[in-house]
Amino acid sequence: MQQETELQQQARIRHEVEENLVQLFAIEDEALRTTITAARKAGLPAIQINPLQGKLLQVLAAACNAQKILEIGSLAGYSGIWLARALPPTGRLITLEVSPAHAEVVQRSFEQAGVADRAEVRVGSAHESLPQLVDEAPFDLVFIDADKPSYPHYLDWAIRLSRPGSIIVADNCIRAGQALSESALDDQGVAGLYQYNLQTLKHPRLRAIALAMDEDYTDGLNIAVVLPEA
Ligand SMILES: C[S@@+](CC[C@H](N)C(=O)[O-])C[C@H]1O[C@@H](n2cnc3c(N)ncnc32)[C@H](O)[C@@H]1O
Repeated sequence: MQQETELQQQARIRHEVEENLVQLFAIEDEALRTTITAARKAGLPAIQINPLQGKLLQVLAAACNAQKILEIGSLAGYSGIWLARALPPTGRLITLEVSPAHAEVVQRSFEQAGVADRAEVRVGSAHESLPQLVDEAPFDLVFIDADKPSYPHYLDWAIRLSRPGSIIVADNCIRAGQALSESALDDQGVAGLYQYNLQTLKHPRLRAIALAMDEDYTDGLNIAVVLPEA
């Protein structure tokens, strides 16, 4: 048998740790697994969050006593199910999705997961949907996971639709380090993510951190708490 290299050993250990963490803290039930299968069957890309990120969203929802959650970018409803399950029966999740085909899958996912009573998908570009949410604000938790160039714009709206103590989370804010420096700004997506990270650091009403959360430590979430006005 061939000897494992040091790099292979490190990768194997990371993989085993991730598996153990998921098994202990974030095990997927039938509804979550079915959502992923349904997404593949419908031809949607496999770009949903991972189970540990889903569980972290639930912990953050508990930390801010979330009654109302806003998500930008639904895909097939996988993260939406994690979020909706963090709400009390009277709670509300609104998730914004530009693709009508994706939104159909989301609606079915919410129904089969038993969260359709509290989770609603709104079809249309978030650029148009966000201004229509002013009367439904404040949201206790906002999760941003849509088109990357628009992240800075979505952050402005997230703050506007929040209250002191709300938590704003955005996915893909590391991108193998590219979203943490000026090294790849010719890519509009990376530029949007870098700008987003900077805005969360500079904004006087935010306290933020980015955490690598995937197995190979190359991508993860920006988590920002909305502070009271000075
Ligand atoms: C990364 S996927 C979301 C994954 C999902 N949050 C999950 O983890 O299960 C991004 C989604 O954002 C949607 N999207 C892209 N641009 C959008 C826009 N301007 N408004 C609303 N949704 C958009 C895409 O159609 C896609 O379904």
